[in-house]
Amino acid sequence: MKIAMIGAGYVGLVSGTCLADTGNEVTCVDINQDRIERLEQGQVPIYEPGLAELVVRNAALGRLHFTIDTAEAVRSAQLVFLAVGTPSNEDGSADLSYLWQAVEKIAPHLRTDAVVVVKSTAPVGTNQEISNRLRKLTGRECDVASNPEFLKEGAAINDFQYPDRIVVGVRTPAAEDKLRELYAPYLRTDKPFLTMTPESAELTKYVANALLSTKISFINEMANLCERLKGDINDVRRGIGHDRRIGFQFLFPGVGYGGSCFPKDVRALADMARKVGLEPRMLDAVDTVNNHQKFVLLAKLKQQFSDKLQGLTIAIWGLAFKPRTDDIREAPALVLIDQLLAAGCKVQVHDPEALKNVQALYGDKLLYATSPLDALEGADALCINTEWGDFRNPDFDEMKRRLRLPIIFDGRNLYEPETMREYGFVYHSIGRVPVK
Ligand SMILES: NC(=O)c1ccc[n+]([C@@H]2O[C@H](COP(=O)([O-])OP(=O)(O)OC[C@H]3O[C@@H](n4cnc5c(N)ncnc54)[C@H](O)[C@@H]3O)[C@@H](O)[C@H]2O)c1
Ligand SMILES: O=c1ccn([C@@H]2O[C@H](COP(=O)(O)OP(=O)(O)O[C@H]3O[C@H](CO)[C@@H](O)[C@H](O)[C@H]3O)[C@@H](O)[C@H]2O)c(=O)[nH]1
Repeated sequence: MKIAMIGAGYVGLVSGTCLADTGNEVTCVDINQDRIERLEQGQVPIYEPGLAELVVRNAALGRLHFTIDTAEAVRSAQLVFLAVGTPSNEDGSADLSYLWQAVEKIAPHLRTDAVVVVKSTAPVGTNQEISNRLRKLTGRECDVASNPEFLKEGAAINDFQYPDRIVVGVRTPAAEDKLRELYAPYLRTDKPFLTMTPESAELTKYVANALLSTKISFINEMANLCERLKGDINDVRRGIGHDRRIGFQFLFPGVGYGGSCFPKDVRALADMARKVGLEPRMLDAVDTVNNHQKFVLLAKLKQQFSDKLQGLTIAIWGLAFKPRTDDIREAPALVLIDQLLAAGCKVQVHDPEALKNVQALYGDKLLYATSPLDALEGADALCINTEWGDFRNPDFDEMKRRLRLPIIFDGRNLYEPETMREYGFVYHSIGRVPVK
């Protein structure tokens, strides 16, 4: 099938590339000229494992194209995907301005039989509003489907190629048939193709993210409780997870959820609820607990150093909001950095992939270390924010040599407290009794 993918970011580029990989002819469009020029040269502007190889392969086979020219991509497309950003407005509602701009741009070039497919996460009613706008702009009825995307950064290719389910909100059999055909190669292991109204599809995306965020805020609150009551959240997690009604997924405590999805989607769903007169008590609590959790390492640092942080040198491992990505949107590490700088600390950071993005934000305010050990040189403590594989089996003796004080604040529970005791570290983690 001929596909136009509007927006070549984390979702558009991954989706477009994977769809090309199953034999479709895909043109990715972006307003960011630099991004498109780099992609045309085979350079992938984001870090997502496995993506670069797939982009190069499909571009070489002539199935994957990049352009800033919307007309060129849309003119021949049977499916026009919208995968532009839908960030948060100040009040928590979704900012749909990129989506409206994209709709204006595609309208004059749409084939009469094209289906516009909304892949961006967008509030209930967006599909209808796009239909209304396209009717005005084209003077005819346009077929608009909603097809929310559930991929996770860091595992995006695998998630796209092996989805748990495909959700499509459609108004016509034609749209359903086209999407069913498109996704057939990904559903060969009996995973369901679920059709529903666009409104239900729009809601499904938000409800999924809200529930996953709820699990994280819940376990974080329980972890904080474990600390006070001298329990161990890891034992408790195992104790509940074996109950098949509960399970283990998305119940890892930490420094709060970040990224471009959970924080904004919880807030946008709460905004939708308020607009129809419902008080979203649960969603507000999930957001509040998460905002609080982003300060958890700072609170432990303050306690350790009796509130005297000024003049300390603090090392941070892990800046991306999760491992295997360079994405720092709403990353808990940024909250910690801001607080440490405000308190007068010197901050030395390392991340395997996100250093460039952090440097673009903080410039010379931080020291950027290209290896985990270099970040520790002369530091009074180490804070771990992201559970990169690189940090799981470090050389503890060498760490002790590099650190000025052997103190670790582990926001991801990477190490066993007993091991840390043996190495002689002061070790603080999440929801477990500290090693002093
Ligand atoms: N990142 C994820 O893991 C993820 C997963 C599922 C769903 N989503 C949703 O998908 C959407 C996109 O997210 P993302 O993370 O890929 O965003 P992103 O910021 O990485 O990418 C969006 C891209 O769209 C481009 N763009 C904006 N307006 C455009 C226009 N008029 N024409 C062409 N390009 C335009 C931007 O330049 C940018 O490159 C959001 O609604 C998000 O909530 C994201
Ligand atoms: O047990 C857990 C699991 C995750 N997290 C944190 O939660 C955030 C989000 O992680 P993850 O869900 O793995 O990454 P995303 O790429 O944000 O993916 C989420 O958001 C996407 C965008 O909507 C959806 O498509 C995905 O299904 C959904 O998992 C990160 O900060 C993680 O550190 C935890 O703290 N504990």
